[in-house]
Formats: sequence, structure tokens, C-alpha cells
Amino acid sequence: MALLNKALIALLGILLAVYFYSGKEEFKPEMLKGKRVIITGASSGIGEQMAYHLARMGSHVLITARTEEKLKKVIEKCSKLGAASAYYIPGSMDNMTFAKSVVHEAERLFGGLDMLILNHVGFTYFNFFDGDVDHVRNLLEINFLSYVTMTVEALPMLKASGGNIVVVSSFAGKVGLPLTVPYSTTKFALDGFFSSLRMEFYQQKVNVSITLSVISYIDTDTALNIVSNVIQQPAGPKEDCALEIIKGGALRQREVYFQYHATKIPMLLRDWAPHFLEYLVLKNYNFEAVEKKQ
Ligand SMILES: NC(=O)C1=CN([C@@H]2O[C@H](COP(=O)(O)OP(=O)(O)OC[C@H]3O[C@@H](n4cnc5c(N)ncnc54)[C@H](OP(=O)(O)O)[C@@H]3O)[C@@H](O)[C@H]2O)C=CC1
Ligand SMILES: CC(C)CCC[C@@H](C)[C@H]1CC[C@H]2[C@@H]3C(=O)C=C4C[C@@H](O)CC[C@]4(C)[C@H]3CC[C@]12C
Repeated sequence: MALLNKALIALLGILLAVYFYSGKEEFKPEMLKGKRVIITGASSGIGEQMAYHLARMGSHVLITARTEEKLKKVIEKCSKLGAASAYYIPGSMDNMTFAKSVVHEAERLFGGLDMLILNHVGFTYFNFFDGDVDHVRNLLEINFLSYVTMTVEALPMLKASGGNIVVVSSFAGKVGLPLTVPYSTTKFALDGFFSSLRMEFYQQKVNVSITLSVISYIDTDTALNIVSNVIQQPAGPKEDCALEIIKGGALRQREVYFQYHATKIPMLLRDWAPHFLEYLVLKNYNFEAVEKKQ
């Protein structure tokens, strides 16, 4: 037993040493200078903040969402912040022809693409599953199929540039949570598609990185409006979240966990103590506030 303990401690030491001395590449804002980037869902929230960070770093940005007035304002600010160039294209991601056209627009404007940031999400309810199958289908089109469509369309340009695909997912895309049934479904689908595709890229030596971002509760207007009466936990800052996602993409990391304590740590429980995680999650919800809404 004593020998086994010693062996385990030695193994832990070796793992820690490898982890800390593996010469990880450091992020530098210059990595994004002159890069040609598409950011979806950039009229508000985390997407808007990603556009501003990239503008400060001197990237070419093409942003998209449905609301033209908001996109115009974001573009103006991007230009002031130092974007190499800044464009927008309005439209809805429940239309796959539009999803494709955004990629074609990047090709026309930039002549190529270095980073595809897939971030938009359709509106959903934060409540018990209401049995509305049409909503699940519609949300799958917006949150999942449009991501697949844009990826397929952008792949030739990304292969040519050795670029990055950055997928914004959620803690709710790794762990089943109450009140987000249709939303979680779409985020789990993203993990299935992009994690499998990444494996094929390794095997086929396709030099395009895929970064899945697993993020927790963030202080965007949409999230605060929908959940703040039900979830007491503090929301993380959208500016920092946006920067961490971009860094992960530029460093070609396979996954980004934002708010480590609320994403990566619970992941340890997910596989080894699922009942305990479920207990913790349920304890953090104020279900009385939900029932009042119905
Ligand atoms: N905030 C949070 O707590 C968390 C967020 N996330 C993820 O982060 C990402 C950003 O979320 P967040 O910033 O909070 O969301 P927001 O609601 O602030 O932004 C969503 C964006 O998507 C756009 N959008 C909505 N519907 C459509 C549509 N049909 N077609 C095209 N664009 C659309 C919106 O613009 P418009 O309405 O003009 O179309 C907006 O630009 C999402 O992928 C979300 O799942 C993950 C975990 C936690
Ligand atoms: C340990 C646990 C208590 C952690 C629970 C974390 C929960 C509360 C966090 C983790 C992920 C969060 C959701 C999310 O991913 C994105 C969106 C989309 C946005 O448009 C509206 C808000 C919504 C539904 C968030 C709601 C709050 C969620 C469920």
C-alpha cells in the first residue's frame, strides 16, 4: 500500500511537471493583427465584445446578426478602435442561404478567411420544457445547423490559411441543466459535431483548429433578463469572457473553459459523481421564481 501511494505521488509529480514546463505558447495581441475574421451574433453581448477586442488587435472584421442598426453602431466603434477594416451583413441564421452568403461575403471582401467565430444563438425560454417540438427544430437550425453550414462553406478558405474555427458553447452544452432543454440540446449537438470533426482533422492532417468554448453564466443583457431571478450566482464579465475565447482560438486550443470554477471543476464531478453535481445544480436554482412566471 505504502509503495502504491509513493508511486501515485511520483506520477502526480511527473504530470504536474509536464503540465507546467511544457512550453505552452503565450498569447500576444499581434497574433490577430491583419487576420480576417467573421464573428456571428456580434450585435450584442459576448459577440459584440469579441468584435471590439479584435478591432483593437487590428483584425479585419465581418460581423453579422439580424438587427442592422445595432450592427452599424458596432462597426463604427470597431473602426474607431483600430480595426484593419470593418463590415457588417444583416440576416437571420434560420436561413441557410444567408449563412452561406456571410462566408461568400468574407471571400469577396477579404479574399480569404483566418478565423470563423460562431457565436449567435436564437431566443429561447428559461423554463420547464413545454413540449414545443417546432421550437426545438427552429433552435437546432439557428444554433447548430447554421454553424455546420458556415463551417462547410468556410473550410476551403480556412484550409488555405491554416485558420481557426471558434465555437461558442456553454456549460449547458456539457452538462444537462434544468430549464434549458431546447438550448442544451443544440449545444450538445455542437460538441458532437465539432469534437468528431476535430478528430478527423488530426487524422487527415487538416491544419484547421477547432476551439469549443465552454462558458458559464455571463453578464449579457439577454442572460441577465432571462435568468437573474432564478440563478443567484454572480455572472462573469462579458469583456473578459470574449477575450478568453479569442485567445483560445488564436492559440489553437481544443477547448476554452471560462470561469474555471464554474465549468472545468464541475466537469470532474460530471463523470465521477454525477448525482452530487445534479444535487449542487438543483440547489443553485430558485424554482419558486420560475413557477411564478408560468
Ligand atoms: N450569456 C451567458 O450567460 C452565456 C452565453 N453563452 C453563449 O454565448 C454566446 C453569446 O451569448 P450572449 O452574448 O449572451 O447572447 P446575446 O443574446 O447577447 O447575443 C446573441 C446574438 O445572436 C444574434 N441572433 C439572435 N437570433 C439570431 C438569428 N436568428 N440569426 C442571427 N443572429 C441572431 C443577436 O442579434 P440579433 O437579435 O440582432 O439577431 C445577438 O447578436 C451564445 O452562443 C450563448 O449560447 C454560453 C454560456 C453562458
Ligand atoms: C453549478 C451550477 C449552479 C451552474 C449553473 C449555470 C447555469 C445557471 C448557466 C450556465 C449556462 C447558462 C445559459 C447559457 O449557456 C446561455 C444562455 C443563452 C442566453 O441567450 C440566455 C441565458 C442562457 C440560457 C444561460 C442561462 C444560465 C446558464 C444555464
